[in-house]
Amino acid sequence: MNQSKEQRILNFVLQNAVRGDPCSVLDTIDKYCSQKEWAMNVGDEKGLILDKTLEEVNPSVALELGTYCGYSAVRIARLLKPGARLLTVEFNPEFAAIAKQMIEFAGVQDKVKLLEGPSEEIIPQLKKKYEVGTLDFVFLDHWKDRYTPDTILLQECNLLKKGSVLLADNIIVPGAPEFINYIRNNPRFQCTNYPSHLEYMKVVDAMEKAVFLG
Ligand SMILES: Cc1ncnc2c1ncn2[C@@H]1O[C@H](/C=C/CNC(=O)c2cc(-c3ccc(F)cc3)cc(O)c2O)C[C@H]1O
Ligand SMILES: [Mg+2]
Repeated sequence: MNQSKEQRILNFVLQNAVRGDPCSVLDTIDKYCSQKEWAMNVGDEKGLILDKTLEEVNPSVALELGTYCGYSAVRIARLLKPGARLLTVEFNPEFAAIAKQMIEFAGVQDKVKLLEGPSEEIIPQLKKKYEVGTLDFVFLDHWKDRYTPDTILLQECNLLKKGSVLLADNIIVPGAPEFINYIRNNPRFQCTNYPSHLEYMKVVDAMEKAVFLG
């Protein structure tokens, strides 16, 4: 059976990146996806916005919705302080298997817990099953129509505290208009827009940061 694009990306990393070196894994994925096959990783340009936000927040507990191949999980984990951890959620078993290998090759597996399943099922389990108190940082990069319901669910599950930071990818392309309408009109969030470009393309995109005010 012929390979999936995601399997080809992983194989290219296994053959060309340096084991245990997260930066080389990120550079190798970016090289493959800009030169050979486009893929929906946050990429190097928006990745810098993710990096800067992480350095500001310096989270102890981070959540990612939509692991895909693990590019942003590696990107986030490489910046976490000792003892800090990332929980990343992915419901496609093939993508989860790819991401698990990507995370292990990068050597960040001790900081990352990959939770297989739909976010609407996982989020209500975070406190009891995964011993989460509150979340310092949440990266939203899964199906765009899930950004709003999951942001509401995070609040209902008391997973956000004053100062918790949400960062959402793809505000322009594919777009998350319902989320933008929700979050910018919600007095409990302070929003900032970060113009950028779609990964590996000259197409305009943006990220949105939303700080929970408690
Ligand atoms: C609800 C839920 N729970 C757990 N995992 C979930 C989930 N919804 C999606 N996922 C998982 O996240 C991943 C999905 C991400 C969705 N991201 C996208 O659809 C996406 C699409 C584009 C894009 C832009 C221009 C184009 F022309 C074409 C595509 C760019 C991006 O950066 C994206 O994140 C994989 C999926 O299995
Ligand atoms: Mg994205």
